Amino acid sequence: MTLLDTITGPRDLEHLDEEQLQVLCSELREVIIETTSKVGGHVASNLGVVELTVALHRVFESPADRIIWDVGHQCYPHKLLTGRREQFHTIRQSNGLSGFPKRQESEHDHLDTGHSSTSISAALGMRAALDLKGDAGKVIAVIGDGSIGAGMAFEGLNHAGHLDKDLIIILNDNEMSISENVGALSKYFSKIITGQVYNRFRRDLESMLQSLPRGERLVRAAKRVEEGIKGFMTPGILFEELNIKYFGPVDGHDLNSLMDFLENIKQIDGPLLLHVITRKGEGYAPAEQNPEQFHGVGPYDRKTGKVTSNSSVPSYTAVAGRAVVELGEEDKKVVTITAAMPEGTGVHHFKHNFPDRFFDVGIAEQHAVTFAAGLALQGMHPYVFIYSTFFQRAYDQVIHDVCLQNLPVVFCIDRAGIVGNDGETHNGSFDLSFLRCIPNMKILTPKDENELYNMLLQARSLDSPVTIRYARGSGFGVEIRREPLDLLSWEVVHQGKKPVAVLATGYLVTQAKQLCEEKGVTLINARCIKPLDATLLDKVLRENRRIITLEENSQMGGFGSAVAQFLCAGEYQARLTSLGLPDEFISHGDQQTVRKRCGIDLDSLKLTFKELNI
Ligand SMILES: Cc1ncc(C[n+]2csc(CCOP(=O)(O)OP(=O)(O)O)c2C)c(N)n1
Ligand SMILES: CC(=O)[C@@H](O)[C@H](O)COP(=O)(O)O
Ligand SMILES: [Mg+2]
Repeated sequence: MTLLDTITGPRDLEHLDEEQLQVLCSELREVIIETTSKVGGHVASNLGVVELTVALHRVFESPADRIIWDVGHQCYPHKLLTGRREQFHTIRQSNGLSGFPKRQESEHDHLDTGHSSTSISAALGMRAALDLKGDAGKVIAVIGDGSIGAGMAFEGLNHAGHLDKDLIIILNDNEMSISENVGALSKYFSKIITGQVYNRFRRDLESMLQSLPRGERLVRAAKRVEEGIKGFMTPGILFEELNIKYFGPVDGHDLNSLMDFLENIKQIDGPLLLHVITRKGEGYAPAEQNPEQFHGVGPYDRKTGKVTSNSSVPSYTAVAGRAVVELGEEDKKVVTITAAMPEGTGVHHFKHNFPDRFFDVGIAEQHAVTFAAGLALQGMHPYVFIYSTFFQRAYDQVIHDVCLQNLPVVFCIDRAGIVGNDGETHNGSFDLSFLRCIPNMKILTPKDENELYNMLLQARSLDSPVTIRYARGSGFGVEIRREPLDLLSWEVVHQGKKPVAVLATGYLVTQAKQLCEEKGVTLINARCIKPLDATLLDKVLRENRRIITLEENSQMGGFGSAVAQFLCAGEYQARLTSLGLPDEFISHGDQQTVRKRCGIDLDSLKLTFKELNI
């Protein structure tokens, strides 16, 4: 039995001496590596916060003190120390632990997260509520150097400085987002980290000033010198000026220093920020050497660090990345934008080929969209590469800054539909619903990777805002070749003999093909969700008694809703069955299992046919 096995909750840490705490850190790393090598997960960030998590749980009293993990992808050591050691092997799998903090899972999880930069606002809200209730518990937001650069984090800092309430912000600075961190703020942090010499100089100067005789003029003069030097050299002056006391930087792998710092800042009133320097992947060489790959990774061989399950079929992401590089070669006005996801969206290839026309704006989806609007207004052809779930952040910008002005911005929406193991915070369940209602927006859903490739190449020709949405993972292995595509019309994939038609969207078209052929059912590739192909839809509704719509989007307001609206507005006899995602937040598991659970896999379609006697 290991020491970690004996930890039933954070209070058990109180009895451990320094040496035992160090052993505990090693054991935490061992369990994280052993488990994630089998089931995958967020490795590098978790290994980086082992000491920080132990120190926080040793010094503070969770759950009375609330620790809020920003994004939450670094919560594995926290889970292991808060009574979830036994279930840890189930992490991110169906019916298992979530990979993110979940209030339903534990009293030590105070905020469900997954999207970045929410911790300061939520923590400040909790602080305000606790003060109103007379609860003296501490509130601690732990936020990374990538996440603190987002607009929302700045809004939280701005308000925290104004409210002047007791709030502890731990800045976990590993000098990385998923990829290399970008932005002026991250450069500022680097200056602080490398500015230790200046800090010593400042300390020396301060003690010298204090030791001078205390004549009034001299004190005033000394104060002026001190202020001047402070503005120039005090690390964290940015935060200080916002009325947030700055402490650090401190080595986040030096457990004793960390605990000392935390003990001290615990006593201090008002909003404060402790700058902790950590290293992604600490303690596991492959993750230290390749933190980007080990940010989020599938199962891997723990000896070599090699990922074990690499599909040979290209992913939609890879095909989209290839297409936009070809576009970039052909048209110098093509520019690409990503909000901190260059690798995840495949647009990093464009970055390498055309660095001047590539923009990683950091975790700033709202800015990304309005920035694209600005580029379009000056005649560029912007392609915004973004995950469906993070696109949600930029809704007003899509409406107000792009669609209202009918700007030709192409949104390449990756991870649309079920993403699998990340679960409810990351599924792209809603984009069809929230985009359909925006005037001027056109929405395309490719049936396979070749259609995606051609849609991406041709989307510019629509000269309006266009969204192309595609799924996470591999395509079907079809040949990629250029072909003309009528983007706004649907395709009859199979003409059946029965008076039944399946109107399918995205990869579900290709998935349903063989079954529809076997059943003698008509299959339509509804490749354009907005506008609907009214001519073909009208014909299909007249010719068939039963229509089945298929989509990997919420049934609420998605493609099925669009067809239902059309059906009700006309004189049709056809009956409609809509298969799509249920009206709930869909929890984690591997993609196929989750799709089955949601009733949108092939077996679910077979079952629907059976129930309808088809
Ligand atoms: C709104 C939003 N955009 C993008 C992401 C994807 N994402 C997850 S973690 C991460 C990097 C965060 O960097 P940092 O806060 O420094 O944490 P680290 O991974 O370095 O521990 C990004 C971009 C997200 N979770 N939420
Ligand atoms: C925590 C987070 O938001 C990302 O790390 C996300 O988990 C990446 O997902 P993919 O693995 O689909 O790129
Ligand atoms: Mg970071």
